[in-house]
Amino acid sequence: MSFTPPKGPRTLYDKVFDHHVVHKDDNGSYLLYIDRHIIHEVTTPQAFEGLKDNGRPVRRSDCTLATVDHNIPTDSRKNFKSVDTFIKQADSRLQVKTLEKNVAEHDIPYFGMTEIRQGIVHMIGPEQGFILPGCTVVCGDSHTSTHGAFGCLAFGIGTSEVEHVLATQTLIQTRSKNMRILVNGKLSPGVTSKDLILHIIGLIGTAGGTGCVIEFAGEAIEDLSMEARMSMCNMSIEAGARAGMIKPDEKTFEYLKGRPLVPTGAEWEKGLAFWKTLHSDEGAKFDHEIVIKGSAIIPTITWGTSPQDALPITASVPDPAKVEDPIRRGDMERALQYIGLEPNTPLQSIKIDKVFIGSCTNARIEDLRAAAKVVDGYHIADNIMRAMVVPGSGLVKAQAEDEGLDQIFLRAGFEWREAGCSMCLGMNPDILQPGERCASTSNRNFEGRQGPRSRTHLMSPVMAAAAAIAGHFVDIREFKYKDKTAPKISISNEAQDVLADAAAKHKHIEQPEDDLSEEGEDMIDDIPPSTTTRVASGPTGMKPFLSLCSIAAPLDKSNVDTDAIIPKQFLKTIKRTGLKVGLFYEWRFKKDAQGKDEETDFVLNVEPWRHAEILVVTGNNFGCGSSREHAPWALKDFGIQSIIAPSFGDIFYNNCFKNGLLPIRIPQNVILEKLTPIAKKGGKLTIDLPDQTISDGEGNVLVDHFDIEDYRKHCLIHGLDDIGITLQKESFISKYEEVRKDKYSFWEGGSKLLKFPCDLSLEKRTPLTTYDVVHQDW
Ligand SMILES: CC(C)[C@H](C(=O)O)[C@@H](O)C(=O)O
Ligand code: SF4
Repeated sequence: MSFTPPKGPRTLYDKVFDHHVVHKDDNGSYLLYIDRHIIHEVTTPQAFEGLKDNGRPVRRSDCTLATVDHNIPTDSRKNFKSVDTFIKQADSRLQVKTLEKNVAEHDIPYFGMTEIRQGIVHMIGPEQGFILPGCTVVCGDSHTSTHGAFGCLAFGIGTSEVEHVLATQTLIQTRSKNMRILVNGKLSPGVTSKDLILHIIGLIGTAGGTGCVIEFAGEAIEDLSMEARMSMCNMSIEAGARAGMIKPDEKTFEYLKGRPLVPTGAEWEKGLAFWKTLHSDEGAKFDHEIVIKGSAIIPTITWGTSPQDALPITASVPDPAKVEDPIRRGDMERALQYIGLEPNTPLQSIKIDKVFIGSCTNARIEDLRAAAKVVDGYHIADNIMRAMVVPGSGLVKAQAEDEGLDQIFLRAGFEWREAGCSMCLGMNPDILQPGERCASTSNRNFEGRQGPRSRTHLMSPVMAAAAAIAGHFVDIREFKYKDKTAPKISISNEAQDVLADAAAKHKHIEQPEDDLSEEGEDMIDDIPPSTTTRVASGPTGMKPFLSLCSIAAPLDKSNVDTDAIIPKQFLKTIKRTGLKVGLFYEWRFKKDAQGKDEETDFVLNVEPWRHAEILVVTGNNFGCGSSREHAPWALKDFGIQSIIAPSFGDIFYNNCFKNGLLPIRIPQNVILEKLTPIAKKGGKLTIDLPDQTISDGEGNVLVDHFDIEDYRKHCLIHGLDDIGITLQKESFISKYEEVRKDKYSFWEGGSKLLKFPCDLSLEKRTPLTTYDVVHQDW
């Protein structure tokens, strides 16, 4: 291996990263080995198609584990006969069947709909012990960050990268920055990991962790159970981070012991000795550090359409009129209009229509136990039209049923459903009706997330359960439990201003700079001279990108999430094309009297911008949220070739390059002063990639340098395919695999050790026994 880890104190992230370096390129990019790849039906069809088209096999099906979760109905499976008859929506059915065909063809272990082990993709790995400390874990899904709870480097990838991992078991990566969030002291009773993570996101903003891997540390984090740690790391993606991590400790090891895929005997001992080295060293350097007092946190919920719109339950809906920053004020006004709330309304007075307890954030056994304690002995309020509990996996469901939790929920008027993603994003029939307001334990409250014009408020399972009983949001600390074993809580702290303050100022951590250019030499010695003519086609069919002169469409929004770029209903395709119609669907179309789509006056519907190939976005964090590569596919299908914005969601940024799209980061003031005025007038901009400049239509330079990593520039200019490049490094990959067999032998036993069919009575119980509290004091 051509890589020696740097000397001196290192962070947890640095250590895990360094253990996986297969090769370091002179341009500063790394080839990382991937230990665990979990896959689902939505983001894989195009990846398998790519493998087939190029005649490439799956390199390590033993490092891969598949499940179905997003599309499947959550109706009872008692009468399940086949996917054909059970899944009524044709496009959902096709995606599931395509996955089934692909896993069979490539011999990948798969938890299908008849399996008790089936569940949300981020539930099944930990349950089986597939996720081991220090592993690299990827999935075509943004909440892969969940697995950072085990001290793993775990992150979401796009479909092109899924294909890359299937073919090579590696990924090309650049180093992220290190951020530490220290939560000192204890959390107060009634405050859960969900409140903590919402609080953090409210504080640093959804772009706060951009370019960083966040390590959560401190007493309050150490006190959390493994399940609560998973909820924290799960939502580090909502804080904009590449990944979240927590150092493995005794709780981690306890949780792992005895799970089906966890090594035993000498391998366990060897693994344990190694896992104990996985922590940030004394003196390790963090690029950003945030310190939070655990006891100051109050149960927290969201009021708006971004996870950063979080406030203590004791607060009122914020008033945009009191906000100085005009961009932030505009965002807040839009959010309030969408969510249908008046400024200054006390959060606890807001009535709701529906309740959803589920998702990869909060549908584990502890979540269900805590929520069941709340509803035990009560019935949902009269104004609640529907309350559902959707366990995260078949095993959680079985465990809950063994404990009688299903009966408690059913008596209280909840529906008890089968495992899946369900109303978290509503790719299956579980959606809200337009205008309905939902208390949800999920992770995203974006516009249209739970159905067109749906209104989502994020909160902990106990808060959602209490809201179901009261019919409006309540402070769980004041809730009168009927269950005798329920926690006794007194309100020990008063509402704090800190979140309200952050919400108004839209604080976030300054954008980390790209550090690639500082490292190593520039590998690019053969860049063709600047030209305004684009070459027809590159070696792999991806168009080389040299320069682009086009009308630029202005978009005056921040935190444009990938759900807004392409809503869920368009994710059911198994192709990369045909997505133009779905681009910004909720903004570009409204229904006419006959229920047909009618164009709105959204900028891309208006002349001359409907021909724009450049998008100029004034707000931060474009493309945040889900990892769906359908977002760049849809932009490309529409004709957009480049997006200029102050900052981007990490996964989206990455996905653009895989599709020949050029995302350019430019400081907000430059965009506002130099680019937007031209875009608004319908003028043209010229982007010159080799020179890294932007000019106006007359050739006057407006931006004399924009940053882009050398490697990415090289690939774009030459239209190069990453997989082809990586496969040329085959000898490095095989060499790493040889070393891995010995040095990291405890990671070797992968998904192929699973028993099929599973022994229900055994499997049903092993994984779910350890912790039964949300956090220690609860
Ligand atoms: C479908 C998938 C790409 C997506 C994600 O990446 O997060 C989904 O899980 C979501 O929550 O929006
Ligand atoms: S965030 Fe929701 S849709 Fe995405 S994986 Fe988790 S449960 Fe499924």
